[in-house]
Amino acid sequence: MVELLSVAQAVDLVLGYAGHFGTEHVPLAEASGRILQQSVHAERDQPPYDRVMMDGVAYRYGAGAVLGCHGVQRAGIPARPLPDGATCLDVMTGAVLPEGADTVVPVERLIRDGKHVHFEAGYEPQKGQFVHLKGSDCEAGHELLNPGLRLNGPALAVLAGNGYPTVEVSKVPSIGIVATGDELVDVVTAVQSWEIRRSNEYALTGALASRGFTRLERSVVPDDLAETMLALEKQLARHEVLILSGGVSMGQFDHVPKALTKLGVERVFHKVAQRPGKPLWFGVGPEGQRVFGLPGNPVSATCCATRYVIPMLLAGQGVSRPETYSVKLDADAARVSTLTRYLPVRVLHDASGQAWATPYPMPTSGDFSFLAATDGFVELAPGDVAASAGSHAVFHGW
Ligand SMILES: Nc1nc2c(c(=O)[nH]1)N[C@H]1C(S)=C(S)[C@@H](COP(=O)(O)OP(=O)(O)OC[C@H]3O[C@@H](n4cnc5c(N)ncnc54)[C@H](O)[C@@H]3O)O[C@H]1N2
Ligand code: MOO
Repeated sequence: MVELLSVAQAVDLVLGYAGHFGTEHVPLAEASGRILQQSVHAERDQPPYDRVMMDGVAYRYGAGAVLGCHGVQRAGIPARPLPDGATCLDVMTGAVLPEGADTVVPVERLIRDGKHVHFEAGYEPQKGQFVHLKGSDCEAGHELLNPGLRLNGPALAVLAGNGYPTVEVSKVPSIGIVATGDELVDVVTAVQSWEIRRSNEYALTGALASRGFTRLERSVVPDDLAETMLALEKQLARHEVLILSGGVSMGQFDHVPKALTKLGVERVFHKVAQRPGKPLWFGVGPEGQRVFGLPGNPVSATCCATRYVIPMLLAGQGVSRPETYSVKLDADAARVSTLTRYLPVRVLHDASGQAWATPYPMPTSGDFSFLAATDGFVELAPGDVAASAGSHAVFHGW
């Protein structure tokens, strides 16, 4: 018997074909969720000037307990000098610290008497208080963001705050999702007792779109070799990545591997030592298209998308942070002696921050009605001894 490829071997093969989807420049307002592909540097010192942090007065520390106050330093104007004969200026939060001043006293601590102010009884300012010093947040030229980051609100703020109106990000690949199976009907069509509704393409759409892969086209092919070939030829011409579901096991109408091979898609592997998802097929098209033949059973398709398709797409975009993390099992979990097991779990964090995974075993890979109660799966290496409660496992989120 030919030994099956291990999960690690199969993942390595898939990632070896990840390549790079290229980059493009997009306006900042459209960059949310995209993957940064440039270094971002501080345009200037931050803050760019000694900045007043409280509404109040600015004065030179030690100038006395009663201060002459003859003017205002508002935000948005250059630094004013302390006027002759005056020892302080009214200042507003965000203003430049007036020339000659080094300390700010908030308005709540001041008692005003005409053009003079004094501090409330017992108040002792610290020298330099409430002044946000130039360059104390970061220095001009400092690298603030690195390639591979998914742009979130704080990252967009850094880009805006440092004068980047457009940003170089990874291109989003064009992805074709192809369902096969004569028993399948659309979500809007009346369904017969011998038919089932197609759902895998929506499981895939959810997983992809939530990670920013929104250039998706869904299509369907019947269980017929000639029609499968026609449809797949068209899809190969239109997309950089194809994700098929169904038609990859041993049935008489499982035409997908044959059709792909005939179309010049080179098989990289077929079948992996895993449950669910053993019949997984992966190949590379004549133009470098990455083609996944996911097993049709819904839990298999979802697990294989999570373990192979998403990591390949993220690698192809140059994403730097892994999505997986370590959890502790909160119950014993049986292994499969010769296969890696993907066990659906729900993850909760306890008060100490520890992530605990509660197993939700699905009786078969066709049982997906309760999969939405889970957050992802833990991966259990092949073996005969159960993984015990309290032991660590790697978690992959849906
Ligand atoms: N003799 C063997 N039979 C099977 C084997 C095997 O090794 N030897 N492997 C089994 C395993 S494991 C799986 S998983 C399935 C995979 O089969 P296919 O990829 O060929 O998928 P289909 O037969 O087309 O469908 C399987 C199952 O999934 C349902 N399905 C398919 N597409 C969708 C969709 N888009 N949405 C919802 N459900 C879908 C389909 O109706 C079937 O019930 O093969 C085993 N057989
Ligand atoms: O592994 Mo299939 O992928 O279980 O039903």
